[in-house]
Amino acid sequence: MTDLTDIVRTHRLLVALDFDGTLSPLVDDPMSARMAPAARSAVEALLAAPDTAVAFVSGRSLGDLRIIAEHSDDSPILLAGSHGAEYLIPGAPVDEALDPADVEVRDRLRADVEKLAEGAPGSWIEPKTFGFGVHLRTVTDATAAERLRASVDALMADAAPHWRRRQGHDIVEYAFTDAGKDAAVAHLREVVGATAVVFAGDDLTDEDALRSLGPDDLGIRVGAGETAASVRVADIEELAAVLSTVAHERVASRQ
Ligand SMILES: O=P(O)(O)OC[C@H]1O[C@H](O[C@H]2O[C@H](CO)[C@@H](O)[C@H](O)[C@H]2O)[C@H](O)[C@@H](O)[C@@H]1O
Repeated sequence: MTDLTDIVRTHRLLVALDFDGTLSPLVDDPMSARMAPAARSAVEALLAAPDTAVAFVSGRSLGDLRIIAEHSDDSPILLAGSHGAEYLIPGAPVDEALDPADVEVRDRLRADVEKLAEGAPGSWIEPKTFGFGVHLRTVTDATAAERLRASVDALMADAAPHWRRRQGHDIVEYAFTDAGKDAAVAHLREVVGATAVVFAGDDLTDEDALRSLGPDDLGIRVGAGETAASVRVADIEELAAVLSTVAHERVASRQ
């Protein structure tokens, strides 16, 4: 992978950023997540830099991502939701069509899992476009959390073995699409016509994108954990500092 100097000089840069844990601190109530002030400033600086596009690439459903990212209709930020299964590209129509048969299975399985979750107070089943997430962050009884995790796994292995299972921070997600953040980066790279990509993320699902980066790209891991990224930053604030530097140096390099 390349370094910051090459990223600053590249002709057309795509900065693709995971949202939860990368721009926004992890919080107990998922819908109250918002960008940290330093991350917000860094994103604004990138948007003001020449030939620089910004995308949020999230496991959130697109609708929820729009809310927590406070994404307005006139925003130039590209969005990839559901780990790359749905997109909002400014100026392009959004494809919202779902097969009614998939919706019926999704809703039935989620209702079954909601019943199982009654045995684990503090858990929450997040409805998602292509499935659901089992949140365990606020389950205080570790045995109940483990029991819920195992019972949902057993139900899904039996009822929908082809669904993709993903593990995140205090969440297990199940989806009937296989799309990953690697596909999201590939699609956004093409849409933007990027000559290089910076991708930053903090979680296991971000490693799909980080592993897919090429020699002219730069991967950044936020926080601990095994990673394919070439750069690691400690936290959101350190990431914001790196992104702000890229933005300011891209402005300076074109003057
Ligand atoms: O790809 P991301 O943007 O990082 O989204 C991953 C999941 O983020 C959300 O859950 C995580 O953040 C919550 C709010 O801070 C936190 O309560 C939870 O424990 C984390 O797992 C979101 O709710 C999921 O749908 C996303 O897939």
